[in-house]
Amino acid sequence: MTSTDLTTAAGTSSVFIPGPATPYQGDIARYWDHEARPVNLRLGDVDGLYHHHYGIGDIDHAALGDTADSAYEKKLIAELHRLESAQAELLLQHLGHIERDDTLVDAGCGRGGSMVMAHQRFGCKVEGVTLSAKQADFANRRAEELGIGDHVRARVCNMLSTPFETGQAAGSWNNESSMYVDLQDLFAEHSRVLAVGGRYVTITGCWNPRYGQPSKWVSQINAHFECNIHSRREYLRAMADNRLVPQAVIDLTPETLPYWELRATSSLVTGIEEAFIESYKDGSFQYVLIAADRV
Ligand SMILES: C[S@@+](CC[C@H](N)C(=O)[O-])C[C@H]1O[C@@H](n2cnc3c(N)ncnc32)[C@H](O)[C@@H]1O
Ligand SMILES: CC(C)=CCC/C(C)=C/COP(=O)(O)OP(=O)(O)O
Ligand SMILES: [Mg+2]
Repeated sequence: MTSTDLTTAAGTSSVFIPGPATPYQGDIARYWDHEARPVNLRLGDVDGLYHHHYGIGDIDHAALGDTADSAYEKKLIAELHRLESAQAELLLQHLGHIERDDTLVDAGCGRGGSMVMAHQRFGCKVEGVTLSAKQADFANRRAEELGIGDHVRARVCNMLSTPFETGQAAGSWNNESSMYVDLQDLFAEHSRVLAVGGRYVTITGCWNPRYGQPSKWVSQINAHFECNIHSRREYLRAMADNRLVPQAVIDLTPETLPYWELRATSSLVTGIEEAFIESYKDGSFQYVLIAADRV
C-alpha cells in the first residue's frame, strides 16, 4: 500500500494518510489536486464559498442588467454563484432538523463550500472527506479564516471507508460526488455512519432509464470528468438495498437549465456546456435530488 507520512515542524511523524484504495481513486485525487478552473475559483471569490457543483433557479435578469454594461461580466459571475449556492441551500434544507451538537458528513466535500453553509445554517459539526489533499487543505484553510475550524473539517479519505463511528451522523450527503463510486458500496457506508432516523441527501446527475442507455452526451460528460454517471434506477435500488428509504425524489432538470444556458454565454465556459444542455433537453440525463431516511 502506498501512503503519505506527514512530518511536523518538530520532525515527528504525526498524520498517516493512506494512499488511494484503487488506481482509479489515484486518478481522481490527481484530477482534483490539479483543478483550478476560473469558473470555480472566480465564482468562489464572490463571497468565499467555493463550490464544485452546478446551479438551480431562475435568472435574476434585473440584477444582471445590460450585456453592454462594463460590469456585466462581474454580475454574471455573481449570478452563477448565487444559483450554485441556492443548489446547496436546497440540499441542506432536505436534511431536515439538525441540532447544534449533531454531526454531519459531507462525502466528497471538494473545497468545502457546502460544509461552511451547513455549519452556518445549523451551528453543528461538519466532517468532510475528499480524495484530494489540495482540496482538503483549501477547505480547512477557509474554515480557519472564518473562525469555524473547530466545527468544520475536511480530511483526505475514501468516502467508501470513512473513520466515522457507526451511527455517528445525524445527516450525510453527496453533492455531485456519487458518480465516482459504486453505489452499493457508497450507501452501505452512509447507512453505517448514519444514526437510525438520520437523513441522507444527494444532488446528482443521472441517466434516465426511459432513454434506454447512457446517451452520447452522458458519455461525453463521463469522459470530461473521468466519472461514471449512474442511472436513476441504480440510485433507488442501491438505497433500498441499504436501509435508505426515499422521502423525496425531485427532478431538478428544469431548475438547472437556466444556469447552464447563462453559463454558456459567459467567458468562463469550459466546453462541457453543450453536453449538459443537450442531454437535459433530449431527456437522456436528469438532475435530481433524493432525500432518504436511514431506517
Ligand atoms: C464535483 S466535486 C463535488 C465537491 C462538493 N461536493 C461540492 O459540491 O462542491 C467531487 C468531489 O468528490 C470527491 N471524491 C470522488 N471520489 C471520492 C472518494 N472515493 N472518496 C472521497 N471523495 C471522493 C472528489 O475528491 C471531489 O472533492
Ligand atoms: C452533474 C454531474 C454529472 C457532475 C459531475 C461531477 C462534477 C465534476 C461536478 C462539478 O464540478 P465543477 O464545479 O468542478 O465543474 P465545472 O468546472 O464544470 O464547473
Ligand atoms: Mg463549477
